[in-house]
Amino acid sequence: MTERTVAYTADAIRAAEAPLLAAGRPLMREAARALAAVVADELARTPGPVLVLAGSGDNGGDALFAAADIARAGTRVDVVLTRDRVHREALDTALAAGARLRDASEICASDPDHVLVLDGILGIGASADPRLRGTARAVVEALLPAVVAGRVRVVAVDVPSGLHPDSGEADAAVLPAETTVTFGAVKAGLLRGYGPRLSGRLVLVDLGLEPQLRRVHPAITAAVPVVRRSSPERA
Ligand SMILES: NC(=O)C1=CN([C@@H]2O[C@H](COP(=O)(O)OP(=O)(O)OC[C@H]3O[C@@H](n4cnc5c(N)ncnc54)[C@H](O)[C@@H]3O)[C@@H](O)[C@H]2O)[C@@H](O)CC1
Ligand SMILES: [K+]
Repeated sequence: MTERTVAYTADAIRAAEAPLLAAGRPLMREAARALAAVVADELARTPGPVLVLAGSGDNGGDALFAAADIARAGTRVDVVLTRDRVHREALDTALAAGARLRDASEICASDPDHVLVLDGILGIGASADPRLRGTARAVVEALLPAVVAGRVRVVAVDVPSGLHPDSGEADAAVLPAETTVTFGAVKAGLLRGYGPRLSGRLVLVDLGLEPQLRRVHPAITAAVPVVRRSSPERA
């Protein structure tokens, strides 16, 4: 009998994160460390270069801090920024660790030689309309055939980019993930609408948020399995 997975809305999770952040918990570093460990497990099975898609917010920040760990482990890591803004410290950390900045137009022009894409374009900060636009959309549409053909696997950071974190609504420009590494609590959108189809295996990084969430926020549940990992920093 599959354990029922409990999920919450993005706002509830953000509210639960706030006091931890205010207390100075390095949540992003903890999230990124756990994310890099999941990617390392995936690469152990099929080694090869990793393509990191980074958006302009903290979702991109998670992906870029994880990219630094992945590059340090000796994997070739290419980074594509999908917006002109980016989490500066995370990008600098990734580049200092040996990750290489590539132009989105290069990725759109040729078939990727990567084995894995880390999708850090958009997470729970998606505006009301999470549909991807501009460069983010162009890069996702360029990668879709290789992903759908199974030549490239996707690890989604927190939620697949373009999927609504609460409702699970999505349009065609979303990279179906083999694994979604979600932080603090499962987002409702991973269990609703297109969520189950686009998110793949769910890995929940336990940041110690759930007791607080359970006390104050209504939850949704579904019989979708989830793998729980505590973040290495807290282990
Ligand atoms: N709050 C925290 O400290 C933590 C947050 N974490 C990460 O932070 C993420 C949330 O970060 P943010 O609040 O910065 O938001 P996001 O990084 O999810 O996205 C916000 C950025 O995306 C842009 N954007 C909005 N709608 C878009 C669209 N439709 N297409 C393309 N770009 C769009 C916005 O301009 C904004 O710059 C989470 O998903 C998670 O990955 C985790 O590290 C856990 C801890
Ligand atoms: K994402």
